[in-house]
Amino acid sequence: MGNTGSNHRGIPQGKGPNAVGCTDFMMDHTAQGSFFRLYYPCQETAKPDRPDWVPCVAYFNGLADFMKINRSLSERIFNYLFGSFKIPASLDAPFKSNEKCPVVIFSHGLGAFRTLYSAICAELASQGFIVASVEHRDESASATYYLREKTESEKADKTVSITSTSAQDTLIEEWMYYRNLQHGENEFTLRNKQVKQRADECILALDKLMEINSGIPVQNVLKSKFDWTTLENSMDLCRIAAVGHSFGGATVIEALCKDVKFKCGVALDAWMFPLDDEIFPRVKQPIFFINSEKFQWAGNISRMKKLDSAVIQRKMITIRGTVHQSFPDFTFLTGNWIGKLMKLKGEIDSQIAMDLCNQATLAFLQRHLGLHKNFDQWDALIDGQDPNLIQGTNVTLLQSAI
Ligand SMILES: CCN(CC)CCN(C[C@]12C[C@](c3ccc(C(F)(F)F)cc3)(C1)C2)C(=O)Cn1c(SCc2ccc(F)cc2)nc(=O)c2c1C=CC2
Repeated sequence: MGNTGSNHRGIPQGKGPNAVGCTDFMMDHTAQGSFFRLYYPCQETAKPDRPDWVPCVAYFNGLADFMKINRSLSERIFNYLFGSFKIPASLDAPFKSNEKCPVVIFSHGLGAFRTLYSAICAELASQGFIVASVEHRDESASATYYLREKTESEKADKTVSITSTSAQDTLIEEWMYYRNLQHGENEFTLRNKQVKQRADECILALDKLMEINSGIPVQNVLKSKFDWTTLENSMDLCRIAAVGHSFGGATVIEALCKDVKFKCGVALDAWMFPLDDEIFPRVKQPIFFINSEKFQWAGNISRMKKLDSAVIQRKMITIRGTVHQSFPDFTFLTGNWIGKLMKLKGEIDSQIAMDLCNQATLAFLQRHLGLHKNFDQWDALIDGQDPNLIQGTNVTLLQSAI
């Protein structure tokens, strides 16, 4: 039965053996600092405190700008449609794992932000991964913010809207919204600059996790009850992967090229446009392309094929009946007919598509991170061996594009 009602049951729980916790981390008071949502295996809690899926209304405003629809109208629609959804994770729950956890850095798509892929991130955490879902400050997110210290004049001026909690009354939320292409601006120049910044932000998030893992005391300017010292020695730093959707898929490839600490990458419906051709021969790690049936086109697929290699494992599958939005959480949050109308759902059941995506991803990560779990039970999916999968692509490649 599709999720017709607006209920917290919308986004599916992880299917793995671990309960899932989540907490937010913001490194400092600048737009250059790392900002991510962490999903991790946690202690079972009787009454989990589920955080809101969209943390505050400013994100809905950003989404409206991104989709070029009126803010006040959309604020009511989004709040009505999505306002009550909860994330399938327990906010700030105590970390618990009886073995070192492999690490995934997740990169969101154009116009998205860090909370919108919780079905994927919570599944990975339930299977024993520590996942940092980065919020990019390259102006590709619908909205993001950083907390900056008030200037002397702002301190003096009592009327400036201060953040709610008194503890932060010297701080101001500085919001950054999606940057539209300016008239006459070259799109490749913008997107190539952004994908490089996005890769650096993934690498910075990984560096912060490594500091936290080593026990170095790390500042989190977001006050929460989560005790970051419990993550000391929790991570298996030989087992690190990058995963991303669309623009985030291009970010995965750029990050693998820049930092060999990423042992492999999974690109979900990657948008290859922002990438320089010259980086393709420089990427040495295995890459798994998991594509939707409707989003891809010959030019985009032919750029993925430039990464084909006889010596490095590069795999591609396509999930039948899926659309671009089959990967973010929206695919679970409306009834069938609204979902199909808004292209948030494809023909295939959203849960079946998400299970195939997650299982294929887990099998690929086990193979290339050398995990000792049972994810190899899904190895056949990596080669598209399933009625709902196509090996490679459904897109017919133009002779010239091959
Ligand atoms: C407006 C015209 N134009 C903007 C440049 C295209 C807008 N667009 C199609 C959209 C996103 C859409 C969307 C969202 C959310 C609802 C909602 F109603 F559910 F909220 C509905 C409808 C509107 C489907 C895309 O950009 C597709 N896309 C995406 S969508 C990532 C995303 C964004 C917001 C989310 F909430 C969830 C996921 N990530 C990429 O990296 C790339 C592309 C294209 C190339 C690279």
